[in-house]
Amino acid sequence: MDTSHQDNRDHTALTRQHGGDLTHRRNPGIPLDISEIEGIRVNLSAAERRVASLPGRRSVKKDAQAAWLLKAITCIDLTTLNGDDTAGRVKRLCAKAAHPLRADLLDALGMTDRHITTGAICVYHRFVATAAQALKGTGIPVAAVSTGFPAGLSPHDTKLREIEASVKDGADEIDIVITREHVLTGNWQALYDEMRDYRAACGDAHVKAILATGDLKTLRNVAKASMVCMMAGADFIKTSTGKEGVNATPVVTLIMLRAIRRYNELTGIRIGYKPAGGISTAKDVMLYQTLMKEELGRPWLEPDLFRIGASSLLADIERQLEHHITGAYSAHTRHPIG
Ligand SMILES: O=C[C@H](O)COP(=O)(O)O
Repeated sequence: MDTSHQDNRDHTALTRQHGGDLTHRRNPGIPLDISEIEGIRVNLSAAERRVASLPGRRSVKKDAQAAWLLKAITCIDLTTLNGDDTAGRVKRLCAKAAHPLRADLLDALGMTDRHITTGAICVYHRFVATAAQALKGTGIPVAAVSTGFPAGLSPHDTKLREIEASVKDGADEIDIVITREHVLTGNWQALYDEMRDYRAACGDAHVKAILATGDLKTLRNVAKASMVCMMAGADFIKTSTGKEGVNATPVVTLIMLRAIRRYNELTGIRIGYKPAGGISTAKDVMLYQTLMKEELGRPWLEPDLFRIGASSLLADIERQLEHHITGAYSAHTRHPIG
């Protein structure tokens, strides 16, 4: 065990705050700055080296690890985005979001009195009203994927109407997919205009821009698309729909976090980050938490600036916490949801 002094301080801080409340912070956006976009460069081998060095730089064990994993739970956008989704499945997921850990595990961790919930529920538009009803009184936001998810190729007006309908049904957050063609053809003005329209259609709901990084061909495109979406008013930038061939990766994360840092330098505005797709183990999520902390700092470990889009991560976190408490792993079948 090599729990450092720093990690013990993290333990206290990381268990301090829970919940997915985004009400206090919006990104108004700024005018599109093409010279800033065209000046973006990415050094792939330096990015790969930086990511490869991370596991050796920070090792979080035992109580500190349990605290990081509890914090990770509060940042999960607990997701179901399948063709066979039903209202029943969404309601079960909402119940899990409100009580993500078994009572005996919470007791053993001394967390019974804490209001630990996931950061949000993420569903298709069809299930927004069901989720909003099921989550009433819990304070857990409903996120909807509402712009012709996952391809984002519906007519522009249809996408705007879908966003409005989701907000009307009770969505607090809208995860929009960008038109990848705008990035692949370098049409930054079109991407900016699209994103501004989405943001306007969201009204008071927060907007997460899904870049579908696995479709964007180069990391430079990822960096440029990140910056354009932030300039246009995205409150979060998100890697993936979960449906691309390659979804969230640590290297893509590094590039997007550096774009967030740059936007913060330019404007003073903090933008959130959401890796999504294929994040299914506690070990994965701690690497992302480490990247957030090292690249952006402590405030970016909270659910108002960090969300993890995941359908099965919670089950592994629960297993790891059970192992932390009992010293034994339970079967996956004991953690059927999340
Ligand atoms: O946005 C969330 C993703 O669709 C979830 O992906 P996953 O099923 O690989 O965890």
